[in-house]
Amino acid sequence: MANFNIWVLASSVTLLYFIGLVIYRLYFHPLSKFPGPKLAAVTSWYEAYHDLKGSGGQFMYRLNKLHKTYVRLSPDEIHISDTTWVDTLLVSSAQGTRDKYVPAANQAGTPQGVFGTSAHNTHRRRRAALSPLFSRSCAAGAEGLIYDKFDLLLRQIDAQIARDGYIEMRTVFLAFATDVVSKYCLGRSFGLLEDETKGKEWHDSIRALAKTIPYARQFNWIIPLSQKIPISFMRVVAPDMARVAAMHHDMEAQASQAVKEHEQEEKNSVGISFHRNPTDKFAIFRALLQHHGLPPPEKRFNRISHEAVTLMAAGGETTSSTLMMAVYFILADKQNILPRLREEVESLMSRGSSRPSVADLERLPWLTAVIKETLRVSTLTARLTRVAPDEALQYNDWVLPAGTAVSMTLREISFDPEIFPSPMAFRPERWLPSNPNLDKCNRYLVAFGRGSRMCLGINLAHAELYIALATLFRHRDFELHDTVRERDVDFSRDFFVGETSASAKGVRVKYAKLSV
Ligand code: HEM
Repeated sequence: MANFNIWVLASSVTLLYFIGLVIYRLYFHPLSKFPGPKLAAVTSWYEAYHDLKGSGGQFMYRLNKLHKTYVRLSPDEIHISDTTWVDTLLVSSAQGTRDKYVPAANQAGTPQGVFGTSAHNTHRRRRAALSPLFSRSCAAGAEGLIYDKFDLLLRQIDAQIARDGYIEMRTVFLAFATDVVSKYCLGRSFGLLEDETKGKEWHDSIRALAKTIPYARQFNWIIPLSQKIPISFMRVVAPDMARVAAMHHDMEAQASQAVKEHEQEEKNSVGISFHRNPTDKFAIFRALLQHHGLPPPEKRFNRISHEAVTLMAAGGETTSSTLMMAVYFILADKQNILPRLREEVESLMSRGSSRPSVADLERLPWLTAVIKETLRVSTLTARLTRVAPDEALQYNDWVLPAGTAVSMTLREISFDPEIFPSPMAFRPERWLPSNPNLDKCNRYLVAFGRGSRMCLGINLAHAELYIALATLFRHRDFELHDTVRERDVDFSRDFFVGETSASAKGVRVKYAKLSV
């Protein structure tokens, strides 16, 4: 009888607690006046449902269209769908303090890395230690490396087309971008372009990581837990997660080796020179270990390994999906886009080296327009959620109290018809001086993000995009092979970077005719 009473009491208290919580969230919560679905205001399972369905950031702006430009999409988060407000939310450190919302920071499973760091000041310190390696001059120093990897890329493309008649581009571009970034950061390329099987396996690992992102955003403990379980067991029960865990283990092993070598060098007091040269062995680890602004706990191997995982994932997936889209849109409108592109590149090359510098390539207006338009249409799908911890933000007549989680979706800005008319159309012309709204277009080209968390690898990414797109169509004449825009190109799912439909076969190309 006593037992029964305890259970009744416990159930009643729990029930009352949840009823109280629902009433609080609907009527007394600081965000209770904001519009949005009632269910979203009551429970974060509403948002989780859409995230786990894979529609995430995409869904958020459909919700905005149903309601207003501002909507409460979970008990604690407001989403704003208004392009110009990006200047208020995603600001530089000098303009304001912005923490990354903890569930958003944790989604990649690297809370100790720059992407996964929530607190503004910790992020600033960590980013300052990495930034010198990603300066414009460092990226320019890697141009030879990018051209070398491009030659391997072309060889891989030739080999696969010779064998299968066509090639799927995202996988091979991922191999290219990852080989560049691994050589750039670790001094040792993963060698994916030289080994097709390894390239495919890496592609599967990155797809696995991408697929876990919506889950990791909702359940932050998933990736840390997966790293504690033996890989052999994980391979049986959750092969996708096993691949992600293996990548973490590999980076930890390399970081640990770098720490040992660094300690040895310190002990011998020889050979310690400040490492700012990407492509040096363990460049990224050495730069962090030698950085005076980082306290010792920040230099532990299992902290710096998170930076390496971040860079390998961030540097490969984004660049490869951008290149994949560029190839599709260039070939889909081949007659209009390609002759102009070739003519520009040819005229530059006939005047000088067969490996022109990125600075020279950037001066080509049509190539630049094609790259900017590709960046616009391939903008990532995630919503970016920030918290201004000690500042109330104003949106029209609404005040968002300090500490509120507020998100915006970059892709929505890239497809804003007020700035980019007919946003679904691929029109490089928007980026030419003949467009009277060019300044506005440039201002809201947000593919690399904005503010204090803007892409760290922008200079390296630019170098890869310019070199790959200037050179690819110069050497070969491609056409699309059974590629359908809705199925294979447009992003319909949100795994942070955009993801095509589950039935996608990829952007596939074959030779129109051999021109070499
Ligand atoms: C076309 C290629 C690329 C695109 C479109 C792109 C886009 C972005 C965007 C939108 C963000 C901001 C995310 C946020 O606010 O949470 C970001 C962050 C980041 N990107 Fe990139 N990225 C590209 C290439 C690269 C490359 C090549 C690297 C590295 C080698 C890189 C490293 C990073 C890192 C480390 C961050 C986190 C920065 C921070 O939180 O401070 N990205 N990128």
